[in-house]
Amino acid sequence: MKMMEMKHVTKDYGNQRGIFDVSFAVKEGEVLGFLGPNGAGKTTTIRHLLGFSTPDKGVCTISGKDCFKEAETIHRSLGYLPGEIAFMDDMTGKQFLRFMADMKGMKNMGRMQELIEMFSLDSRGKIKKMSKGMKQKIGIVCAFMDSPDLYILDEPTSGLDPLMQNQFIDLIREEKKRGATILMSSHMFEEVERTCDRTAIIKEGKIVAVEDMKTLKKNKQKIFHVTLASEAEALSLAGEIKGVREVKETQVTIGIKGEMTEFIRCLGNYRVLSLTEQRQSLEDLFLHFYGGDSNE
Ligand SMILES: Nc1ncnc2c1ncn2[C@@H]1O[C@H](COP(=O)(O)OP(=O)(O)OP(=O)(O)O)[C@@H](O)[C@H]1O
Repeated sequence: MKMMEMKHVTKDYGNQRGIFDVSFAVKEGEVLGFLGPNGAGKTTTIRHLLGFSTPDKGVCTISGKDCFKEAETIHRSLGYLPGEIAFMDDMTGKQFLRFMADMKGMKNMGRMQELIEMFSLDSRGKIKKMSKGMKQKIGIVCAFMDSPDLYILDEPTSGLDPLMQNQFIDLIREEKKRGATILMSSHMFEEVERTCDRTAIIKEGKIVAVEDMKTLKKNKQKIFHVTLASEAEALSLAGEIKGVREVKETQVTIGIKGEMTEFIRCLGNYRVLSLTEQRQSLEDLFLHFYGGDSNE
């Protein structure tokens, strides 16, 4: 069953800004990653699903209800984490969470406490004195504390350090196991890769792909930098192996799609000083996915 759906949604802000003919759905129990570079239209899309904005054309529904007309009803059973969180700055974190719990009509604060511990959140201080990361943690606790079945999360890990990012990924996996349906925007492939079943990719306001995570992973090229003990060995390795992108002194850069067995076997014949994988930007992924090459 489709829990969230957008059909041919256009919101044109002029000058090619906005979203255009956007269609995708999130199925029940699915985690859908919504990937795109800055300014691609992720937040605009999410704002339409929340009914904060009406489309020029098209339809948005959540659980079969119109996102704009029935926004209030939808919001009651939705965990929402905004990209930029507006808090009541003068409250302490604790007061704010209490206030939100009251608004949600929550009786049991057990899960709130668990989440506070999970993210090592010190909620005693005033919100206006908190760092971006701390505010983000409050936003997370707030969105998850009443265990809704539906989540819309706009760049949930922005401002979190790597340890907390991992903690968040665990939380998403936990919620998925419980059967929750999640739409999560991101501009980092790695976090989507670790949590999502499918990914919708948005570029310049248009959906350019909706893919199974498995297909995306298969098409993703891994880029490695190998440093060898001598320039002669670097040249020799480069002559022997497929997918070489660059040889620079003792370092060889290689792009590999799929299995790495042959590459590893080949390395065994050389004196390898270091082997590092390059983190890929979303742009790299786009290019590989459509058969191009980011180095060209
Ligand atoms: N209310 C608005 N009026 C005019 N232009 C807007 C409005 N809201 C968004 N835009 C423009 O629409 C485009 C898409 O913005 P959006 O915030 O949806 O991108 P995003 O993918 O969420 O990016 P980011 O990762 O930076 O948050 C941008 O060019 C933005 O400037």
